[in-house]
Amino acid sequence: MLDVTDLTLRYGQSQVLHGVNLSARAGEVTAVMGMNGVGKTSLMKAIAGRHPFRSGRITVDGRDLGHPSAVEAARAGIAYVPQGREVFALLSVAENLQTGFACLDRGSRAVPDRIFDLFPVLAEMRNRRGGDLSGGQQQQLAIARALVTQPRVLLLDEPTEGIQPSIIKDIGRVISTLREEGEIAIVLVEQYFDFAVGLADRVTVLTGGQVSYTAEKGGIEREALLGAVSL
Ligand SMILES: Nc1ncnc2c1ncn2[C@@H]1O[C@H](COP(=O)(O)OP(=O)(O)OP(=O)(O)O)[C@@H](O)[C@H]1O
Repeated sequence: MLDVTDLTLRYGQSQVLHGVNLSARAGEVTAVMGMNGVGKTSLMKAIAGRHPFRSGRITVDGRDLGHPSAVEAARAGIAYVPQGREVFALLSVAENLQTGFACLDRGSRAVPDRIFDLFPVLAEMRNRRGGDLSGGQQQQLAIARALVTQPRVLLLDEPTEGIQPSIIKDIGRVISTLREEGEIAIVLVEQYFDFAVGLADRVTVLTGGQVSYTAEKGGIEREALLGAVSL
């Protein structure tokens, strides 16, 4: 599904990613872990067309995306739920969801009922302004908005950050449901260790902008992973 090969990225003279490889498969959760500032968000932004990368390759189902813009990445099936959520505070919940239509053909512009099955709270709050929602509700809205784009690949950047435990559980259930449905490849950037390990089928750890550890389900050793994530 998603394959990132030898990706490098710079901010001016400062190189932040040094030849990063990452693979994500449909029906699996790929966790990307590592300390603050190791380049996790930069990697997500590069994949989502939010920041240009210097060299490397991004493919979805074998198709090379080149250096995609955000719209091109979205049309290729990549949805990005950014750290901090970026919900439109003055738009209603329904309108926030409709912003996901931008990358869809006119005929497919609808919010599927399934979105409200996954996030019942959004049905109740459909007419409320995004800015009136709690942080956890905004996080659910941001994930729902990403799903409206009918993605093949869902990039979640620290979805538990600053969220209360009951909503973290809800978000975990939604990720599990999406995984079981088997259609979407989920990339989960996460510093909440137990949450990430509980969901992950594969783990990639970044240290200083390089992949320092990878493992797949069955081979994910908690102690080794804890050690890798702490570097
Ligand atoms: N727009 C930018 N301009 C310059 N440097 C940046 C920019 N964005 C991030 N950086 C730097 O790039 C490095 C990687 O940042 P990035 O946000 O990708 O890391 P991260 O692993 O996601 O960290 P965190 O967990 O804190 O979000 C950091 O040193 C950061 O200060």
